[in-house]
Amino acid sequence: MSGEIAQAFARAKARGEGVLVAYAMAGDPDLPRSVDVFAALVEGGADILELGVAFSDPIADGPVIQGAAERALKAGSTLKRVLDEVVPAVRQRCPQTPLVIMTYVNVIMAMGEARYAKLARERGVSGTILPDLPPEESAALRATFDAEGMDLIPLCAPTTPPARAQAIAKDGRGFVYCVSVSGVTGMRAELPPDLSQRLDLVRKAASVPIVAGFGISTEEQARTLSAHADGVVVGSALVRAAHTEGPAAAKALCADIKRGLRR
Ligand SMILES: O=P(O)(O)OC[C@@H](O)[C@@H](O)c1c[nH]c2ccccc12
Repeated sequence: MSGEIAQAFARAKARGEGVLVAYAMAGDPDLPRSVDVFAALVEGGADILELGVAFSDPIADGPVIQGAAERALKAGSTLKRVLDEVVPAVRQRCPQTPLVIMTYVNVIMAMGEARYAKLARERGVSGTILPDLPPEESAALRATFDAEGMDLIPLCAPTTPPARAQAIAKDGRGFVYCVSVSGVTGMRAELPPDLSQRLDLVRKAASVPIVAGFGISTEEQARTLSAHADGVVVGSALVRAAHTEGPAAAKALCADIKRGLRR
C-alpha cells in the first residue's frame, strides 16, 4: 500500500472530518493552468486529489467531464505529460496531499502497466482508479501495482451484487470508491434512497476507508453521506465551477462541501 492515502484518512478522522476527494481533469484548460486548479482545490480543503487523464472514449464520463477531456486533449495532455509536468508541479505546491490518477485501462496499457506504476510512483502518485477495468484483469494488475506500492482503488456500483461488493471491499487498496448512481458522472439533485444502506454494507466489510462518488455537489449531500462513508468524491461540480468561473470558485465550492463533512 502507498501509505499516503491511509494517512490522509487518518488525519481527517483525527480532526473529526470526512475526507474530500476532489476531481479535476489534468490539462484543462491547459497543463499549467490545471495545476492552479488542483492547488485551489487543496486550498479549499480537498484532502485527496483525483487527477483525470483524458481518454478519447470515456464511457463513464458525463457531459461536464467529457468537455474537460476534450479541452485537455486539445491542449496536448497525455498520460506521460501529466506524469512529467502536472504531477510534479502539484506535488510541489501541495506536498501533503495524496494524488490519485483516474483514467481508463487503455491509457495505462499503452504505456505498459509496470512502467506506468513505476513512473507514477516515482513522480509521487499514490493510487489509480480505472472504472473500465474488467474484474478478471484486476487481480493481475493489482499485483503489478502492489509490487510498486501503487494502490489500485476498486469501485463498486449500484449494480454490483452485495456479496461481490463486500468481497471487493475486503480486498481493497487505498479506499473503496462506491458509485452512488448508475450511469455517468454529473451533478444530481437526488441520490438513490437505498444508497446509505449500500454504503453501510460495504463499509462493514471494508479493510480500507470507503467514499461515495457520482452526483455529489452540495454541502447538504456531503453531510448526509458522511454518516455512511469516510468521505465523498466531487468531480463535475468542481470542473464546471473552475471552467465557468475560475479556480477561486472551485476552491469556494470545496470549502462548502468540506463544511458538510465536519461532524
Ligand atoms: O462528476 P461527479 O458526478 O462528481 O463524479 C465524480 C467523478 O467525476 C470522478 O471520480 C470521475 C470522473 N470520471 C469518472 C469515471 C468513472 C468513475 C469516476 C469518475
